[in-house]
Amino acid sequence: MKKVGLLGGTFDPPHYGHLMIAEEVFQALKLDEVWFIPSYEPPHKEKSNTSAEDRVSMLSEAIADNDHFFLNKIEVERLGKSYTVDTIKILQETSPDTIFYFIIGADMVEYLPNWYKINELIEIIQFVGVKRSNYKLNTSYPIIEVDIPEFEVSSTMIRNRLREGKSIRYLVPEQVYKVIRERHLYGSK
Ligand SMILES: Nc1ncnc2c1ncn2[C@@H]1O[C@H](COP(=O)(O)OP(=O)(O)OP(=O)(O)O)[C@@H](O)[C@H]1O
Ligand SMILES: O=C(O)c1ccc[n+]([C@@H]2O[C@H](COP(=O)([O-])O)[C@@H](O)[C@H]2O)c1
Repeated sequence: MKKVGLLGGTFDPPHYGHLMIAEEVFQALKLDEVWFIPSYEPPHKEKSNTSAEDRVSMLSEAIADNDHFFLNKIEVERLGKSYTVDTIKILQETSPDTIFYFIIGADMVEYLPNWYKINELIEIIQFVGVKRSNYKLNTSYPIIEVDIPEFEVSSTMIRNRLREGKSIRYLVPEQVYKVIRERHLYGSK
């Protein structure tokens, strides 16, 4: 069986926190690949102001230099709210020879009780939780915990820094910053 980690997210924009947790879980669980799944519309927050097309372009640049990272566009092609339970069912149907692991940060671990059809979801997918500043990994759900170096970066922080004219160098890959500049995203000049 092939072992594949899934990192779902809004990626608005993608940053080194995303890449680092994917690589750490890849190594710790001896995965074959990690698939990055940008959501079309996040289930639990306001729809992003950044188009799915722009988020996909940034993500594709972010993972380009890693031969075991792949982009999966299942959610942006499905449109509507991107519920994980729907995504997992389709992936399992289309890749029956693969075991999936869904990677989430501690903020999403805390939020798990509120996920759509969580009782069904928890039966069909193995969650992998990683720590994140200000959130707890404690949960009664059966998650695998992977220890990572804590890195306090978020897409919100990147958007705020750009708005304030602060540098985001070393927080996002240079290629992601290039797309941000070229497309004037987040108010960048
Ligand atoms: N620095 C980080 N450390 C650990 N997990 C992270 C980190 N950044 C993101 N994640 C996890 O990656 C997944 C996708 O995150 P997402 O694309 O929403 O980024 P975000 O930085 O949390 O965005 P925002 O600030 O807009 O909410 C989530 O499971 C989230 O918990
Ligand atoms: O299915 C749900 O109800 C659900 C609720 C919260 C988060 N998720 C998924 O968890 C991933 C991280 O979410 P986010 O919004 O932090 O980018 C992303 O793939 C979301 O679709 C899914």
